[in-house]
Amino acid sequence: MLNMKLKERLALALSAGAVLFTLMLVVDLQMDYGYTARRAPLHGRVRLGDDTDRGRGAYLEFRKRFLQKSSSGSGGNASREYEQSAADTSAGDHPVVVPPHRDLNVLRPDNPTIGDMEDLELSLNATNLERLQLKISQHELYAAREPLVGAVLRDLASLPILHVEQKEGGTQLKLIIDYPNGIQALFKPMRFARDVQTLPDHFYFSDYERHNAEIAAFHLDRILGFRRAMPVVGRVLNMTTEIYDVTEGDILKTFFVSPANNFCFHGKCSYYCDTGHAICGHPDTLEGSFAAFLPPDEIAKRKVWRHPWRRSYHKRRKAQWELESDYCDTIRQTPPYDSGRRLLDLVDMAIFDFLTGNMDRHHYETFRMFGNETFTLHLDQGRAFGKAFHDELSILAPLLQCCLVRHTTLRTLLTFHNGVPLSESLRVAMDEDPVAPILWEPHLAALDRRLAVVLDAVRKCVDKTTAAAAAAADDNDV
Ligand SMILES: Nc1ncnc2c1ncn2[C@@H]1O[C@H](COP(=O)(O)OP(=O)(O)OP(=O)(O)O)[C@@H](O)[C@H]1O
Ligand SMILES: [Mn+2]
Repeated sequence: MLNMKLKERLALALSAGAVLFTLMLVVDLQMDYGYTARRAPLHGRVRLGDDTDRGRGAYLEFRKRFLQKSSSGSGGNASREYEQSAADTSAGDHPVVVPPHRDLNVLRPDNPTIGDMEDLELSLNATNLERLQLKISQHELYAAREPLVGAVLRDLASLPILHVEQKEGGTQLKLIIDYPNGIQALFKPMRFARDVQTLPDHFYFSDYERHNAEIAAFHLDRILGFRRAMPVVGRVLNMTTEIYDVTEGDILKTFFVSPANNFCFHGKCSYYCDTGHAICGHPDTLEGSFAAFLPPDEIAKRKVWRHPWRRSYHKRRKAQWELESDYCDTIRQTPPYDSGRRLLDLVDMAIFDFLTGNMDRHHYETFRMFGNETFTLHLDQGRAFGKAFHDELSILAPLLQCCLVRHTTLRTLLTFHNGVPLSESLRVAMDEDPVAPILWEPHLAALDRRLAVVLDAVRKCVDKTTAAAAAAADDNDV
């Protein structure tokens, strides 16, 4: 009898503790909003549902926008099922905001580098890129104030280009650039001016890649504190001396002079490598992005993972996560998403991609040597920054369906929301790039708008769990 009472009391105390912790976070979120008095209140700007719906808004709005296109024709049943459970899905018994003491990215009992793991020593004349590669660690590509990042960017932007070849296997044209001493970069060419947006009838998988998206995404990843994207810099090339003269093979046969007297080439690949989609200089200068190469396979093999929230890449089909409302429950039970940092990393990636509008996240990669408890690389942002006036809420599906986010990520987002805006911070970060300005202004403005959407989604999730926990506590009291 006494035992039972003790147990009950303990359970009550525990659940009260959980409620208190969540409440503190809510207060945290709301206090932070309070600072933005000079701005419109958040739910005035971003409507994800009305105030009375106690947190189902994020799901409902998500569902509303998301299912718009599927309400007719195929998938009717699945949509209805999704709709039904979107309404009753509860955030479950896990915290929405994962505190630092439960976040393996923050705890980092150990953070060995590739150099440590492979017992590699640098030669005295090692390049900046080699140094940076060996310093890649289990939990990030580079440290917060790593001076080698700037050094590598300068190298890629200024060292002579010795050799160029087309990268095999990619869907769109990419060149591998060789500099002295084995330094390499992945080059994506400029095709359009900064203000040219994704063609309205193009899917995310048929969209052109944009070199400036790679540059902007690197800086954004860096200022958000993720540090999961390799350094990327812009540079203007002389197509004759820095491409044509230093390459060989089939690609040479694709060079020509256009009717406007510009020097052009198209290379060989499966998308847009033909005369009608050639890459042309002005008349023979060409701008592009140069991404620092990842360490070679011999040093650090990568594992390629299918992204659980991958899109269908078919013009009429939907992906599983678009049809199953409890999709996240399934993922939460599936290794490596059932423990550790991986699911939190995918939520970070979803936030990152939502901010840039990148819908093209079909796979992601990690370094094998670090096992599962390591960061996910942010590779390939070529299709980001395509639509400045459209916010693609479905990119946030991992956050919206799992109601989960790192406290550190949330704190960073709040800092931008309440302080120097993300657009301004990114503009300043990109100002030093040789081909600045990197982004068309409407894309920068979109970042601040989308940041508010992310915060509102988190707030809705927190509200919902708080309401659920309070209801549970009430039940216990009776
Ligand atoms: N900085 C880098 N250094 C070395 N390899 C890289 C780098 N960035 C990307 N890669 C490799 O090149 C591959 C192709 O890059 P990317 O995804 O940009 O091209 P893609 O043509 O869009 O390919 P896909 O069509 O498969 O998405 C990546 O999967 C990755 O393994
Ligand atoms: Mn790609």
